[in-house]
Amino acid sequence: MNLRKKYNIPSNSVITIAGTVGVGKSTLTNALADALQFRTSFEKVDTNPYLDKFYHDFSRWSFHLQVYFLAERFKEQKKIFEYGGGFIQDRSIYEDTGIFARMHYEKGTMSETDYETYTSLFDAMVMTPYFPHPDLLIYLEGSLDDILARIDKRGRTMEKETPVEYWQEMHGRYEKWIDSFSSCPVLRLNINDYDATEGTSAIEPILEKVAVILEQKNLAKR
Ligand SMILES: Nc1ncnc2c1ncn2[C@@H]1O[C@H](COP(=O)(O)OP(=O)(O)O)[C@@H](O)[C@H]1O
Ligand SMILES: Nc1ncnc2c1ncn2[C@H]1C[C@H](O)[C@@H](COP(=O)(O)O)O1
Repeated sequence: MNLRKKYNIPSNSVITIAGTVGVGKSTLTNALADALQFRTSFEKVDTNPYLDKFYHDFSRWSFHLQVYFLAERFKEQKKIFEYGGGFIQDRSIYEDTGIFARMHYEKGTMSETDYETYTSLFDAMVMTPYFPHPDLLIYLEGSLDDILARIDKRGRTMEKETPVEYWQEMHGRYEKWIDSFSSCPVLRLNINDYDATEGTSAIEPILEKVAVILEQKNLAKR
């Protein structure tokens, strides 16, 4: 059974998955893409030349890393645009600026000049025709303890060695950020309410909710 057709989800939809590090974005990205026969757009972690250095010295590398992520996400965005949609995207570009760059600036690990340079670059890049907003942002939320357990389970040394206070700060910022996010429709999911590792049938309730929101969005366009 083609689940995309069953739930009448348009084949050109772009769904982005947001949430703090380790919450389960990549896992859900794969599960949804499988179920809908969509392409995926992932963050490249293993080949990122700055990430490991960044975790060892935020102040030295935060600007480099943000510019790198911005360039990578822009290339992905362009690819999605050129394919005409039909993508599940692991993490939104909005989190780079709304969570990460801002947090490092406000915590003093990115200078004001670097932050201004980064935000002006970000603003210039998102105001292009390559930058349609996604049709839906799925926001994953869970308790800090559950998320720390997942970071631990995944086992990236650089993340495991990062003080818990960093993840706690990020967790709090995400909660505030999503409450004021308005660039596209949002579906909030609690990670205790589904298990994306349990196969397609386990995520059908998510597809139903996705379908309702996309349908409402399309009706509003008419
Ligand atoms: N539903 C789930 N139940 C248990 N563990 C999960 C679930 N979803 C993801 N995980 C695990 O949590 C860790 C982080 O998940 P991942 O999808 O890589 O998060 P993110 O992409 O948000 O950083 C991984 O070890 C993954 O296997
Ligand atoms: N914009 C970013 N700034 C700093 N760090 C970032 C940014 N985007 C992603 N990251 C880090 C966080 C994680 O260590 C890896 C991958 O993120 P994940 O949430 O596990 O997909 O990159």
